[in-house]
Amino acid sequence: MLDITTLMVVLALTTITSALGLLVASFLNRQVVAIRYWALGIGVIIVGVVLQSMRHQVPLWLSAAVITQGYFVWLWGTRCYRLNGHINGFWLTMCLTLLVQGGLFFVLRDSWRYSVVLYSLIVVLVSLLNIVELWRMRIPQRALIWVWSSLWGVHSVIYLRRFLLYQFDPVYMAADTLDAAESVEALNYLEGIVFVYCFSLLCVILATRSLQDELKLQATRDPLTNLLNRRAFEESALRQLAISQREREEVALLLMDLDKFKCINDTHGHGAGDEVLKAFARHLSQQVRAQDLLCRFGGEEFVLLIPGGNSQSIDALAERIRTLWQTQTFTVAQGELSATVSIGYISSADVERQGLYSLIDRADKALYRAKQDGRNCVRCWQPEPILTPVPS
Ligand SMILES: Nc1nc2c(ncn2[C@@H]2O[C@H](COP(=O)(O)OP(=O)(O)OP(=O)(O)O)[C@@H](O)[C@H]2O)c(=O)[nH]1
Repeated sequence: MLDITTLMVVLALTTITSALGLLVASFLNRQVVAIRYWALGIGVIIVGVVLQSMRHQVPLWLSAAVITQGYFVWLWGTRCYRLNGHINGFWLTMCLTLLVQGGLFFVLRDSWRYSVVLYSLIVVLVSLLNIVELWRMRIPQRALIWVWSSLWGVHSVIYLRRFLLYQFDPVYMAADTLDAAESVEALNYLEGIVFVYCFSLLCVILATRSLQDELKLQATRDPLTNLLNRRAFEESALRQLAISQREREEVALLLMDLDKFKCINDTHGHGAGDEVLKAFARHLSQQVRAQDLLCRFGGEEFVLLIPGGNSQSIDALAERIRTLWQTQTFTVAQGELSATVSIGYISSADVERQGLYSLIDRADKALYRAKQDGRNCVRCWQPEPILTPVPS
């Protein structure tokens, strides 16, 4: 078996290489906050391992506190990953955990056995919490969660074994230095080397996955309102129309346009206009069901595709959207502001002959009529009357 000092050096080199890899990855993937904490965690652990390799000069309780602190930084990174961004209170939480666990290591500094027991317990606990965090995320790539769980699971089992040996095995209970318990410690270091490599690889994979999600979101969502953008809407709507056609169900399409929006922009500023657009998107989201397709069609125009339903229920929905919207008020610099919406819709059982663009076109005609009729009203598309020539 390799001696402890050699394994420590290999672990330190592995950790430094992984830290450099993670640093580059965090630089390239700035949107993924978690990877910064994972890289920082590795950095903290490097400091701890270096301190541990200087164990004849530096007290072991200090290096133990630093290494376990690295685990807490990793856990913070995993939480950020689950919550998809920054979480407040990082430095405060880190100071508190360092104070508590560093204090405990200091109190136990004369007992090698109980220091190891505490250290192992912390690693087992943080490993399990890291697993829980990713499972709470419910990401679609289950294989990634399983690999992550297996990695942390093996890590926690190794440290659970260490905890049990120091707790119950007389040989380890009697050990009073790292070198005296070489066999169990060597296994820990060997596993630590593999763990750090796999962990940093997984961090990069998770960051890439997160970035892919972000790109997908950017490609399909309107950044201001977070509703579907026009391209994504058209793709989903064509799919939905094909399903509705097969199931022979009615489909309705509503086109909504905020009234005199230019006036809102001109009077209260573009920022206030943006707030109104966001509020209208929220208002619409509260009125629709999960299967309905809601999109910001452009500027101050929104479209809603509703599979199922009949003309009466669609008319009631459109009226509800209109009347509830006009009661909403916004506080802007110049005082209170409210807005109204005009809605044109078409409800059709004959989806086969009416493709998406024909539905949009007809809803647009109905919307035009709503605007002509004085705005803030709902109009349903009606076929043009067939004009018969007057006999001469
Ligand atoms: N604040 C803001 N304004 C936008 C955005 N997109 C388009 N607009 C503005 O929306 C306004 C639309 O004006 P018009 O097409 O004249 O329509 P309107 O003033 O709502 O009049 P009607 O539709 O006839 O009631 C224009 O001034 C655009 O600059 C946006 O993302 N944010």
